[in-house]
Amino acid sequence: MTTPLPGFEGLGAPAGGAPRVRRQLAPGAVHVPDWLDLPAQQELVAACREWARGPVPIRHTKLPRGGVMSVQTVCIGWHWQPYAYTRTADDVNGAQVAAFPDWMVELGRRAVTEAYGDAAAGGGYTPDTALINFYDEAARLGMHQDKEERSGAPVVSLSIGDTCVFRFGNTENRAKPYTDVELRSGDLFVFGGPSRFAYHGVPKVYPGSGDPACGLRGGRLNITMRVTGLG
Ligand SMILES: O=C(O)CCC(=O)C(=O)O
Ligand SMILES: [Fe+2]
Repeated sequence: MTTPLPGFEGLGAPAGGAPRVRRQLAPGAVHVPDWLDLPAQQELVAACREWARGPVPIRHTKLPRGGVMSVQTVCIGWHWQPYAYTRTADDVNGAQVAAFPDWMVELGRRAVTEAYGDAAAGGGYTPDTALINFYDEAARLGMHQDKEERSGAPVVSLSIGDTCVFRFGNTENRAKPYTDVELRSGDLFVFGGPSRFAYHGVPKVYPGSGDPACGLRGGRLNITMRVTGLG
C-alpha cells in the first residue's frame, strides 16, 4: 500500500468521483476498471457489429405486456427473450442464433481469473451465452435479476463506448441498499457467488463520453456472458 503524495490523492479519479481501482462492491461482485485495452475493445466492437446484422438482427426486445425495451439486444449461444432461453429467436425472425465462439469462452475465463484472483475459478468457467446490449442516449435498463440461467456461475460484464451509471443492488428487491458505480469503456464487472442474483440496472448513460477510438462512434455496448446450465 503506497501513501499518495500530498496533493495527488485524487490521481486517476474523475473529478469528485471514486478512484479507478479494482474494487469489490459485495462478496463476489468485483469491478476491474480499464481491463480491456483499445485493440481488444475494437475487436469486440467489430464482432458485435457482425452479430448485430444476423442471423438474428439486433432489436428492441418485446415485453410480454406489449412494450419494448429501450436497449437493443442481440444474443449469441442462446437467445434470451423475457423470460427464457431458446436456440431460435422465435420473437424476432425464427433463426438460430450465432454460435458462442471459443475465443469468448477464453475471454470469460480470463475475466473471472482476474476479477477473483483465482485461476481455478476462471479455468472452470465455461460461458455458453452472451447478451449484447446497445444503449443509445435514451436507453436505460431497470433493476432486474439475471435469473433465467439454471446455474450459479458468475456473470461477466464488459463495457465499451459511453460511460454509464451501473446500479448494483441487493438480492432481496429493487430498492436500496445499492451502490452506483461508473462503468467506462474497457471496464470489467463480474458478479457471482453470493452476489450472483443481486438486482442491477443501468439508470444513466452519458452521451458523448466514449472515445470513438474504441470503434463505436457513439452509444454504449455491454456484453454479459453467462452459463445457462441448459443442455
Ligand atoms: O448494460 C449493463 O451494464 C448490464 C446489462 C444487464 O444487466 C443485462 O443484460 O442483463
Ligand atoms: Fe442483467
